Amino acid sequence: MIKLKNVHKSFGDLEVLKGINLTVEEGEVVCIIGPSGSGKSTMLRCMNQLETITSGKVFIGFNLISHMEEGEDLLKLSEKEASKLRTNLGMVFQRFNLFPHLTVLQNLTIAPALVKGLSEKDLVRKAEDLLRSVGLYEKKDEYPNKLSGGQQQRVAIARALAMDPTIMLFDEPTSALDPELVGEVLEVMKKLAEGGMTMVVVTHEMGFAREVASRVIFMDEGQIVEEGTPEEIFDHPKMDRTKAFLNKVL
Ligand SMILES: Nc1ncnc2c1ncn2[C@@H]1O[C@H](COP(=O)(O)OP(=O)(O)OP(=O)(O)O)[C@@H](O)[C@H]1O
Repeated sequence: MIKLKNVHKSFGDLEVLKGINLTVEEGEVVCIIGPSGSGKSTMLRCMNQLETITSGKVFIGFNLISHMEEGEDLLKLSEKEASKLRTNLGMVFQRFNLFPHLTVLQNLTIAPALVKGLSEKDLVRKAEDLLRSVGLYEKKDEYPNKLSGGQQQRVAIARALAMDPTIMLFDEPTSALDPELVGEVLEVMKKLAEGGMTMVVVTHEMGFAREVASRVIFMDEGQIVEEGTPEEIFDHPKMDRTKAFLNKVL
């Protein structure tokens, strides 16, 4: 569903991704771990074209664009097709970036209202259902600044889900939160994973990766050093670099 083939990315002279090969299949929950600056966020951002890759290929959801098959890549899509693909990738950032002048409910309805052509009633019903699923229905008429960071991040997840994405990308979604608010956001993500959502999660939360990931990727210095099941990576890492990292963080 997502495939990166020999992806390189440089910022000026700095080569941040050095030949990434990665396939994420439908229904997988892939957690990406690794030291600060190893290129995790950049790799995620290359998946949805927030960054333009320097070389290599990125394939997303072959089934979404009928003529898109292996051998073609995102750069060959028309703007309309690229935009369709992007709406199929929900993204949740470290900072929640909710619209401050809109209520919680309006934050969820505004983007689908612009692109999906649903009736007002259906938009609201759907947004309310999503807010219930993240435990925030009672906050629907509040403005974001009245919510805690954890609540705002749960709204941001619901907002991404309102676009009916087939894949959700999370870029360190809990690292800007006070420690006591981390659990409630991880709980929402866990529920999403259990519901079968395809997810790619850049995270420093090793407990989450161990419990929820179907596959863990360890990155260091712009390369995938090792990947495997949570048990393989956390209990029986093979590579010295993985061992050294885990010794530091666990
Ligand atoms: N827009 C940019 N311009 C220049 N350099 C960048 C840019 N974005 C990232 N970098 C550099 O690329 C490297 C990798 O950054 P990236 O954010 O992908 O790492 P990361 O593994 O996600 O780190 P962290 O865990 O600290 O978020 C870093 O050295 C960073 O300074």
